[in-house]
Amino acid sequence: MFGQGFEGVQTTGRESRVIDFQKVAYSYGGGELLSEVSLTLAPGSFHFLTGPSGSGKTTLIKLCYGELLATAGRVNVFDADVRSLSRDGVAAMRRRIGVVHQDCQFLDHLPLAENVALPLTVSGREASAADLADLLTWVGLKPLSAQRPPELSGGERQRAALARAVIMSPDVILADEPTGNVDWEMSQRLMQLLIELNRMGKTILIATHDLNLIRSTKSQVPARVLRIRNRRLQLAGSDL
Ligand SMILES: Nc1ncnc2c1ncn2[C@@H]1O[C@H](COP(=O)(O)OP(=O)(O)OP(=O)(O)O)[C@@H](O)[C@H]1O
Repeated sequence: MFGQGFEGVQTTGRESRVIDFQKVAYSYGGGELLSEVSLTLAPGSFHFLTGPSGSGKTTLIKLCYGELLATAGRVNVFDADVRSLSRDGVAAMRRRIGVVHQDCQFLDHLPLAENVALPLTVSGREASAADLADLLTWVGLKPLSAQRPPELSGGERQRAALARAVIMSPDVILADEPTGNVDWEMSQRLMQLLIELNRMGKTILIATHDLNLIRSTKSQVPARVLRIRNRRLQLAGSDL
């Protein structure tokens, strides 16, 4: 599937923890938004992140790939302290992490296929036409390869964002509300793609408000549910 370039999962085995937070705090300048957050994502694990709107889910995801730096505590990614990484080190770390952003932004003047290939293009590599075609087929967007992003539906944009996040064959996928603004059927379809990626060995963290989606996914994959409540991160129990 996806040819050599995409299938070459380089994960698991090298590190025992792909992301590790130790007593992490974050503040945007006012009071602390996140406090004493400890979190370990083992290779190949599947986690949901939930919590009320404004509780800090996006913020926590940004801390996972060094977009934000903890104001206290330590964030290790692939066994390296994010704070100690050089610029090249940060770039290398980010190549191993695919992010599906909440707002799914694209370059509207470029066709869908070029948008999906963009992470490769900006890193000076060229997408193999066969790999790109396989990836677009996998997300069900091959017939729309030449469309511009404004011509796509919400669900198509979400799937394109997922394809773009995985084109570098990352070890970890961080998805921030990847099923926001799509109906139940499309949410299920997107979730199947994420489950498939997890079965290929990828580590998955998904921020979502959708408890029904969490329940239906947990029946298919051993997912753990983390919840932000009162600035702290907890493991959610059977109360979901
Ligand atoms: N750059 C910023 N500067 C200052 N405050 C910010 C910034 N980004 C986010 N915030 C604030 O931090 C809080 C947490 O935001 P965040 O986006 O992490 O929450 P969330 O749980 O992802 O919310 P939602 O579920 O609504 O997407 C919010 O009150 C938000 O307004």
